[in-house]
Amino acid sequence: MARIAVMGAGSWGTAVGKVLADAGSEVVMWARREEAADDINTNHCNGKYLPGVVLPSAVSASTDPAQVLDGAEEVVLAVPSQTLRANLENWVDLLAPNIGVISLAKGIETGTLMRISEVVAEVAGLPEGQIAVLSGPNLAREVAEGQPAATVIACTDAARAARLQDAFSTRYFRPYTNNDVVGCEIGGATKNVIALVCGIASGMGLGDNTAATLVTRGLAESTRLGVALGASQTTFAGLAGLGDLVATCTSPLSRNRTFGERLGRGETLEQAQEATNGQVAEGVKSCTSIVELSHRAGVEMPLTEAVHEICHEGGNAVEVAVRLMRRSTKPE
Ligand SMILES: NC(=O)c1ccc[n+]([C@@H]2O[C@H](COP(=O)([O-])OP(=O)(O)OC[C@H]3O[C@@H](n4cnc5c(N)ncnc54)[C@H](O)[C@@H]3O)[C@@H](O)[C@H]2O)c1
Ligand SMILES: O=P(O)(O)OC[C@H](O)CO
Repeated sequence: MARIAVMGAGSWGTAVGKVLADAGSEVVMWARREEAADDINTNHCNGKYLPGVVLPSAVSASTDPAQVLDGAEEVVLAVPSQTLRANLENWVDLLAPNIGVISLAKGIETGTLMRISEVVAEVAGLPEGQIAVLSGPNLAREVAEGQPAATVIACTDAARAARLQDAFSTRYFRPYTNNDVVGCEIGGATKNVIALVCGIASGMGLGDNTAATLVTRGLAESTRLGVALGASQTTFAGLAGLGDLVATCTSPLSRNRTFGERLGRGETLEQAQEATNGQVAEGVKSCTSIVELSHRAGVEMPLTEAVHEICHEGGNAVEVAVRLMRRSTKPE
């Protein structure tokens, strides 16, 4: 039985811990709070993030990263994108030199504009073949309940991607492999921003034509950015692109969509933040880095610019929507 460390016991880290244990691994989770570790060890659940979900007995937890990483063959990084660098800096001396890393994060680091696998490579000094990313339409609650879902495991080392595919395969969780790490990470980060704009539109009372327009044009601008950064266009038609976009833009379980809805109903950023139960809506910060990345790549991303304006420049959603509709006409 392989021993896998999951660093982060939030909603997705916990759901992924359950998947890995159901697939046959021994899973040790790092939790920030003692109560979370106790809850997992004593009650086999994580009541704050996934109430009612029973975790397999092969899942345990600790707040001590040394204990969690001791003997681990793989380490899953399940902390928010903007805190990952600081967390990993604390853990880097505890990583075995040949350890494999799997990033679950869906964001772009602010300031550096790095994808999260690039942050991992820089901080841990690992070659890119040792770093994989997992991304797809995977709302944590549904996966934790055992509802059927698929995902993508991307790694430039195809043999490693195939090994991880086995490690993550269960009767309810079906991973596909891909070698397009850039496309999977860009798709995962941009869909959160498009989910915010879909939520804003819904909060403003707009209907399904608007939602479908935002999803489709959101996919177009995400693909433009990804391709400019070296990604394959086909990745954006797959699970880590369109698949995740649809799940996040339409589900009431999405933190990003829900956050946007509250903004669209007229709440402030602070009010919307308060309602997240301490969970991360990655698009709120990543929209800034994605806008900067798009400028650097010379790519237009009007919807992402709109979200940035509403979230961080005091933009009024109605005025921003009117301006978007008045953009010059163009071929599809
Ligand atoms: N929840 C989902 O459905 C889902 C699905 C796929 C991918 N993701 C991605 O996985 C990543 C982790 O998401 P999550 O849903 O588990 O987030 P979460 O907010 O539910 O949990 C984050 C975890 O990171 C820990 N953490 C460590 N350092 C932290 C810090 N400085 N600030 C805040 N939290 C800190 C928290 O204690 C918590 O255990 C995100 O990039 C997210 O986009 C989430
Ligand atoms: O809850 P969100 O908005 O962070 O989205 C969760 C997942 O990324 C969906 O795949």
